Amino acid sequence: MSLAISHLARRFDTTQVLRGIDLTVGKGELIALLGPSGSGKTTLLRIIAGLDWPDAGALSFNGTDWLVKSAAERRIGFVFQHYALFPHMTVRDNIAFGLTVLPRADRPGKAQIAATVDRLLAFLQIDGLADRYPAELSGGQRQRVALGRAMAIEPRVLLLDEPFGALDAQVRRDLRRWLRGVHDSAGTTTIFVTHDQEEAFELADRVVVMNGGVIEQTGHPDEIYDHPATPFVARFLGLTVEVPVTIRSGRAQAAGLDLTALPRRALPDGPATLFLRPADIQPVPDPAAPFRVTEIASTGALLRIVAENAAACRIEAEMPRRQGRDLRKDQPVALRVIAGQIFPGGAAPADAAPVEAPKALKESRP
Ligand SMILES: Nc1ncnc2c1ncn2[C@@H]1O[C@H](COP(=O)(O)OP(=O)(O)OP(=O)(O)O)[C@@H](O)[C@H]1O
Repeated sequence: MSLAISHLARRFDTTQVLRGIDLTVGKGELIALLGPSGSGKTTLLRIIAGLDWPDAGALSFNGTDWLVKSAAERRIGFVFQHYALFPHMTVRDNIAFGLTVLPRADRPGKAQIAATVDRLLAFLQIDGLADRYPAELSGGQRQRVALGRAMAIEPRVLLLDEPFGALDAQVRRDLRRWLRGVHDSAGTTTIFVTHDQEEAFELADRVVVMNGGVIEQTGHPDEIYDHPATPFVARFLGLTVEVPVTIRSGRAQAAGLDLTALPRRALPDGPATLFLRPADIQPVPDPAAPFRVTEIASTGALLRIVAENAAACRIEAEMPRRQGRDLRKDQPVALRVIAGQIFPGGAAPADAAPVEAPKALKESRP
């Protein structure tokens, strides 16, 4: 274990921004903090960095209390979305900066600093930029330099706050892969803040989903994607279709829906809500089915279909356009559900208790 956070709370005036955060981050792990704006991600990162302090709770690194240590003593590397590189310094000098300001006793000699910077420039594949000034760099190149600067001091923990947030989509994707490679080679413990799901899922060993100052779920990206633990996580991860169902002997039932592909759940008989991704619903033409296609629209690659029944239950499905060739407006369709998540209760309140995945399912996960 390397970083341990327990019961961390932080309030600004009347706003409780963190409400009891518990999290451990292992050595060499890459963790993504994912959540909507205002969920407390940056506040948590600033507390870990020593730029802010909690009102309650504990933070330790390898058993040492970090709340009594200054930011410098913690030896953290920090990269922000808009990282202000020193404009009057070359890339080489920017990367060297953290080493040149270390207390005299810890400061390496000039030759050693130069060697460290050369090594980092090569490692980060930016050696061609060494003598340029920040104004002569693209946004993506600046963030590579910013990471180099954060890594020069050999940080115990690297903190990245939406480092690619200001860059365009293609550059973001390239940098994401580059960062994963850098992380794997360097083995630095890294915590990465993003509100971009794709970024979190592609990069992280573990994703921590935050909402309103609490952690809703922590887990491997696939586990979170396939088994969101709360209605909030389900909606946040695109399970936007909510259908009332009835549970009988662990099976969900709803008129006009084929739910046989869903595993049996350890839920009491009664009303529940099924959360679905539009891509996990297949409309199948069926003259006897209670649903009818009311809207059909193509986005080029995809076909979006809305189906409604007499009770005004409206379900949106999405599929590759070629798969939906047989579908027409006003056509009766049965809806086959491939995957979904069920939460007890009819109204699916945002704070409903998480449903335990069946034991066998959990154990079969990697
Ligand atoms: N210094 C401060 N004083 C008062 N309120 C603050 C302060 N810092 C943060 N907040 C409030 O705390 C809440 C959480 O902010 P935080 O920046 O941690 O969220 P976030 O999840 O990182 O959001 P974003 O994705 O928009 O950066 C917000 O409502 C914000 O307005």
